[in-house]
Amino acid sequence: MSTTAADAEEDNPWEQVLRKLLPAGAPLPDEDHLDYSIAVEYQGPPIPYQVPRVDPLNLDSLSVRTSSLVSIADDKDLSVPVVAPITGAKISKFSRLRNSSVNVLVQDSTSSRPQIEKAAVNGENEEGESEQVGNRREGEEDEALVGRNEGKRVNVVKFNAPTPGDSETEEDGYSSTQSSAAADALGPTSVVRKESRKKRVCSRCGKRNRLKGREACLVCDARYCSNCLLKAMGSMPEGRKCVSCIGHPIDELKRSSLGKCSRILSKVCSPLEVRQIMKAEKECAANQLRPEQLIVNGRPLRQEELAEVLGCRSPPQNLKPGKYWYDKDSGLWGKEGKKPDRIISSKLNVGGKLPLDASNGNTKVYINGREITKIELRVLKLAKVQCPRDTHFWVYDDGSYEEEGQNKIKGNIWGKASTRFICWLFSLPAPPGNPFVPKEDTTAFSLRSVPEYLEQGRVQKLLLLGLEGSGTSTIFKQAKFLYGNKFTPEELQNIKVMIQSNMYKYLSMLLEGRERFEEEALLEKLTTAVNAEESTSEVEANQHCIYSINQRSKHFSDWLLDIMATGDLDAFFPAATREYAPIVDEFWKDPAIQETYKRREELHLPDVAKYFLNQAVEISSNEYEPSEKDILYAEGVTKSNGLAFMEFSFDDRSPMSEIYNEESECLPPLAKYQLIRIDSKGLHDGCKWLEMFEDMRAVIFCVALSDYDQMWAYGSGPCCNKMLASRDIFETLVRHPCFRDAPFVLLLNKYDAFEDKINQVPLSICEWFGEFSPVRAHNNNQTLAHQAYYYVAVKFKELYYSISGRKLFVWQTRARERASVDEAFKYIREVLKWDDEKDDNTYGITGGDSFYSTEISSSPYIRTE
Ligand SMILES: Nc1nc2c(ncn2[C@@H]2O[C@H](COP(=O)(O)OP(=O)(O)OP(=O)(O)O)[C@@H](O)[C@H]2O)c(=O)[nH]1
Ligand SMILES: [Ca+2]
Repeated sequence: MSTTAADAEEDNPWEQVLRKLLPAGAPLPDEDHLDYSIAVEYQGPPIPYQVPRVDPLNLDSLSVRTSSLVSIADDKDLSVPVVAPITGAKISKFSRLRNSSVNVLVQDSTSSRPQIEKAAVNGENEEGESEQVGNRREGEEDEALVGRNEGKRVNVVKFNAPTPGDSETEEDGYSSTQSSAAADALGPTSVVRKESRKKRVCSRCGKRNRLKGREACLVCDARYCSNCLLKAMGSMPEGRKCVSCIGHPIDELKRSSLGKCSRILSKVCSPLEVRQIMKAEKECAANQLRPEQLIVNGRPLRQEELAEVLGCRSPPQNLKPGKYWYDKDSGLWGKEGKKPDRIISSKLNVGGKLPLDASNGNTKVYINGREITKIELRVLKLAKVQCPRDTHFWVYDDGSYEEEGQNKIKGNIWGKASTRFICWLFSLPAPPGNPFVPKEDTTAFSLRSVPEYLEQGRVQKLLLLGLEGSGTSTIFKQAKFLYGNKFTPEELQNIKVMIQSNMYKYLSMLLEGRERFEEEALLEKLTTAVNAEESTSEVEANQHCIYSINQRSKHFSDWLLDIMATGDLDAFFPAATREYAPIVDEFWKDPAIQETYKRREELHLPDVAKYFLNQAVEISSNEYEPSEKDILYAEGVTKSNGLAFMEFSFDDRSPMSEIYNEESECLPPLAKYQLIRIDSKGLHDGCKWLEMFEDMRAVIFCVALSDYDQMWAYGSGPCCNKMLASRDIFETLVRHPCFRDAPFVLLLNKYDAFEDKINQVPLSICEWFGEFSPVRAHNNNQTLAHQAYYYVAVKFKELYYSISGRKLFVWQTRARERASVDEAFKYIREVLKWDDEKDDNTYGITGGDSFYSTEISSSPYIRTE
């Protein structure tokens, strides 16, 4: 494996990914047909990739109700029970819109009106609570609030655009370390608190207590304080419902909260009761999906069809009310008008006939009668399926396919790992056997008495990126040690070879540097000698300097440098490593080399070189097994392919988990994550291909704090301050439409190096931090580093806020320390929880009280430290 080759590669990441997946030396799938390779498509502007979007609507000219329609059209949540008595004028306005889902909605509000109306009336709030406030960005019509049209609830669309002087703005302004810290301690909850103030009023006793939580009724959203909760809800045979709401269907927006205990409930009930209530809440008949809430291929399901869907071997998980399409031959399943979303059991007799335009494709290529989407076509092409226009394929559930009418299986689209991988990248479903999506853990499954479809969370993808040297590799590796699978023997073997060849690379860099330094030093000596008019013999005696080595070493040096120059290192190493180990060791200890090492920055030699060269003999041995520290420090482990990913889950030990521990059947399923690290090289060139990371749950951006005085250049580009380079990439990401909805977490890494540096080099050396003026109360590094850290964090927060109007989450790390990375991921998980809740809150469902918010506010993680 050649790290140097990998380093030199400026390939499109696609090719790198494919290269990894294909056998060594195999041609890339599209090498001959680059015209349809994704690599090519992403290189030149304009981007042919269609980003799903809703046509812009003019909010001013449309009524509030229109906004709620738009949010449904945007596919945020099809479960929202909305009836919109739309005027003729508005219908024509809508039907003129290109977006088919909008048209669908118009049908919605006319054809299936009675049923939806029912849902809305059922969801009516007895208490007449009408306050629903969103905290969304101004002008983001697709994020507008959805409220109720019928009943006493009023549709309120309100944008909480922070105004100058708003506490949010103050919080983020840098005044002093303390106030920033305090502001950050409030964290996202401060927003939640503002919104839910009204909801702090107990629906029963009418008392208001800002500090105490409220539990909400799943049906009518009435909120009760801990004193009134049991009186209002009784024994909760169907979970958290007012006594008068028992038997009524739940508010669909709360479906994801079913069975998730809140802190207030666990306070007023014993663990055993809580368990029973949560079980009832999830399993009782009244809270289940009703068949007519699911429309499959244009037809509402019947009771027995729903049972078939939910009871099959691989049911669609986390099913919400809405319109879906289902291809019973291949098992593909998706939301109406969208690309396939998952593969479920095939051959289920549910819903109507699969319509040609089920997924709104426009490719003139058909699978089982459905015109496929652009993205599917791309995957087919990558899988080398010939698909000219007007091809009709017949695809079976095992992935084998044939052309319609030809009666001959042509191949299997899932046959290649690369296809499955590409599907995974594109968020297209791939069948089981996908190496990247772990199979259902059957033991965990059998423990659960809860219907699986209510429980299963989908994998949440976390994108980790940062400029070269910021530490993303280190963080990734730490995460793997902490939560991931062990390295396989093959992986370890590769890492071993990599470490060995890295060692030779470091050595050759030193040798090359030595030569240069020696020449320079001798030339200088010579110049001085000539100027001083010394005799020739004296000059000759001066043919030696601190960088000089003996003749034998010189031979080896020349030989090694020759090999490196031909780029043929892999041909010699590691086969030769053992043989040369003593020489490497001897070299490394040579004073000339040590002198050279002192000037390593000039040579761009990483400081880990020392760590590995110190162990030259051990590393060169056949028996060498890289330690975890070696792996952590090794360059290139997650690098050579441009993209690395791993899957993991956290054991969630939040405060409420105590009650779950009593009985394993109530254990909530572990949240599954995929951590995806992209090589920072992919971040240049305008980040065009980032579009393939469309559905990231969060973006984790990593910046090395200690970069503030470093210079940096990309390729042959101009040199600039490395912190500024990081900032620019960060900005590009924040502006990227793909990540518009993803929360950002900034990891300020290398805090240790930062602490060391901050007293030697002022932060203001970086022009962006020019106004940093530390309060010099105590003249020690720690406080200074602390203040500087907050200053940097606030600079990023301000930048982020100015672009997105949102709050940036910041955490500091010392990635070389495992515990620090563990803390960072705990923080990230809290941010995700908060983000989940925030969405709920925006739609006016759970408010700030139930479902986690209390934990968040007392969480040690939601702050900037
Ligand atoms: N002192 C210190 N060094 C760190 C820290 N995190 C990473 N490093 C080192 O910084 C160097 C660069 O880190 P990498 O993990 O390779 O970061 P990266 O450049 O983003 O990742 P690649 O692009 O794969 O190289 C490595 O030598 C790390 O060991 C940290 O918190 N403190
Ligand atoms: Ca690196």
